[in-house]
Amino acid sequence: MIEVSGLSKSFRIPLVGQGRWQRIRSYISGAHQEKIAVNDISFIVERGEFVGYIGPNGAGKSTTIKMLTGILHPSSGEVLIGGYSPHKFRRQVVRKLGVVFGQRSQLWWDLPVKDSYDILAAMYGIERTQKERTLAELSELLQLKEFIDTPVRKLSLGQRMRADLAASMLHNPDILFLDEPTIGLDVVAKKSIRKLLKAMNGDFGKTVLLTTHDMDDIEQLCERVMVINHGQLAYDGTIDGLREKIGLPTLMRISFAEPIHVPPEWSGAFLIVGQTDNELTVQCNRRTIQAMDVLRQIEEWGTISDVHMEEPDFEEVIHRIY
Ligand SMILES: Nc1ncnc2c1ncn2[C@@H]1O[C@H](COP(=O)(O)OP(=O)(O)OP(=O)(O)O)[C@@H](O)[C@H]1O
Repeated sequence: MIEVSGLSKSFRIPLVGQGRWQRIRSYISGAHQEKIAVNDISFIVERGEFVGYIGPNGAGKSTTIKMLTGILHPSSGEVLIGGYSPHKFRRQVVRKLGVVFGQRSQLWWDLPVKDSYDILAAMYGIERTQKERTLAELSELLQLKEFIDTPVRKLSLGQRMRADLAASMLHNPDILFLDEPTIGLDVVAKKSIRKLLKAMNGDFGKTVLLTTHDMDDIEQLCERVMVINHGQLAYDGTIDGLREKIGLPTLMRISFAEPIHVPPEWSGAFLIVGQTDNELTVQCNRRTIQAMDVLRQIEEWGTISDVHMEEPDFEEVIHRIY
């Protein structure tokens, strides 16, 4: 569905000197430096996947997305969307793509929402009956009715995001590129948008590539995460795999039915970080020992009545990989 091989992009940035004469001299000499924004990235996203594409500011996310959508031409490497190069077959590729930028609306600010849909439908050459049918479906999913006649500038941020999601789906694309779709939303609106995104992927079968700085978005939505840093792919795999790779400890709080007896000299593949008569708190690294093996050992010290596990905070995991 999305195939990226050896993708790179560098920008030529003019070297501008200090002071008026230096600036004029730089301008005349045409001195440049090269900025490598994306450096030899390869990945494949299969149909129906929900993939997070994350990285710190300036890592190269937007530059990648711009190459995937055909806005930017790669310096080297290749992109294929459903078998087509977005640069050479822009028209065919645009039909397969829906794009949402959380920071920027694709709707017309002063027009009622439905007028924006009319314009977009005309731009995509969608027939009236088809448009009405799709809008009815989207209206139900995204609860558009309450604001469809309202000018976009009067919508709340959550409503605007729902309106933008509908706009990106109007031409029934196979793939959605979502750039910060929950930015600035309150917890309730975030929850609702995440639910909608899940439905778009799960019920409507859309392949989703999500760029976000919100790690809860990633944890709650993505089976797979790709991490880009300094233009290079630093990780591509599951969230659990990423946790394991970084190797932060898991905390296990174990309660016992009666007072426990821990051998005083005990040392092993996990660390005891807290102990009361009926409770033990241990820290283990899932790279070196499985939770079941920890429990098997602890069972010898008393009858376990409850176990509470705390995985390492995902924000912290990401912080480490950045
Ligand atoms: N048109 C351009 N000309 C010169 N440099 C650019 C251009 N676009 C991006 N860059 C540089 O390329 C690098 C990657 O930028 P990009 O916008 O892709 O990062 P990003 O991961 O999307 O960051 P953010 O999370 O802040 O949006 C940055 O150093 C940026 O300054």
